[in-house]
Amino acid sequence: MSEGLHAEIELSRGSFDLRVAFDVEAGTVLAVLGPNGSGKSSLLGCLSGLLSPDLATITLDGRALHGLPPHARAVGLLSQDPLLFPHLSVLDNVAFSPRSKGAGRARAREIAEHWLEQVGVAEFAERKPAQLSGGQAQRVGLARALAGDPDLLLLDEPLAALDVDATPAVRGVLRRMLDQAGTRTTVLVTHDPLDALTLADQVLVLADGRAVERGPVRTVLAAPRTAFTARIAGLNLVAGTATTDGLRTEDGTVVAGIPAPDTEPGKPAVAVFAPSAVSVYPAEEDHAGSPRNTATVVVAGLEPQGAVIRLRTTGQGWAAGLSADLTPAAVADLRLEPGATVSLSIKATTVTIHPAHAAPIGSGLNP
Ligand SMILES: Nc1ncnc2c1ncn2[C@@H]1O[C@H](COP(=O)(O)OP(=O)(O)OP(=O)(O)O)[C@@H](O)[C@H]1O
Repeated sequence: MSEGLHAEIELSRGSFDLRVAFDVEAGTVLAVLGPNGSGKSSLLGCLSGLLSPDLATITLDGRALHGLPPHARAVGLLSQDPLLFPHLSVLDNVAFSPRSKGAGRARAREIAEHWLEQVGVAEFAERKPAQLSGGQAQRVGLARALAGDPDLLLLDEPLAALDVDATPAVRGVLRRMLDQAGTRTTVLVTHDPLDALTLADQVLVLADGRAVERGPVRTVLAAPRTAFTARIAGLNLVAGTATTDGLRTEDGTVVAGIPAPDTEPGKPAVAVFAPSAVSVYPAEEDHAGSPRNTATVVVAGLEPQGAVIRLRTTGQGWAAGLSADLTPAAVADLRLEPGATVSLSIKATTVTIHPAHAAPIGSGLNP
């Protein structure tokens, strides 16, 4: 295809070799997940031009990037550490991007002010980077990456170095920027399935330098085909529309949960909870108590997962396809076996509601 990113890359680094081929449709976000050392940073390095692959065909909207030096690629990069120039003000750090693309001083400052406003740190324009918190610095780094008006945005673990309090707000800013991307294509490297879920349309899972899974994020994470994906994606995900205190599923059920700060009622959202948060009861048992979500489901299968047994559900409605972790004793007590009907109960306080990235219609990853 000519629009968006097309990449075929082969790179050897000592005994490690990376061999991947993928497409990202214009205007969409591809998350790259994978264990340590699987080649995620190497892949980004090849796209940005900081690494020279042995063989590569990389095109962006039909334009060949391979062979071009980093500055000629129209690529914006944001890493864990925003690498701001310590001696320049925040404004000048951001203005640096349009300046280096040839904009005059006044125009570059205007562009920088616009992007600082967009990411919510306009008030810090005159500060030096040392006077910013981690979350503020990362917003400035994002403003700098966007101020260069890149055709391709590369995000390398952009939230990994932030403390847990700063992460949701910066994730919210990132999501807003990605939703407004227009035709700009983004590749996001992350360890966190929640980032993939809330920020990306498609996911590519790398292992040992090879793509082992790819497809729409929710499809891949909900039905992982490799042990790595199963481990990182061992979360239950229910898609729907955010409400003030939960999420309404397609069939109209309200799943009660705690909305993340950037969740907006009426917008696409996803309810996330761990299999350990799901209690399983005999179908006829009543289990009233603190606010809970309940559903009747059929047991699809039972698999050992370390010290616990993971039950997967099937049936009708929003609770089909969920996972619940039980002790082997509980499985025996409840006489659970595939085909049995059981009740599930999930405490509302164990469910978090996150905004979902609104996938553009027809955003597919070519095989
Ligand atoms: N400069 C280098 N020279 C030789 N080998 C390297 C170099 N940098 C990385 N490697 C090797 O390349 C492989 C892939 O590393 P890479 O950093 O791309 O993985 P990653 O998936 O980004 O890992 P992490 O999640 O730990 O950041 C690893 O086996 C690593 O040891």
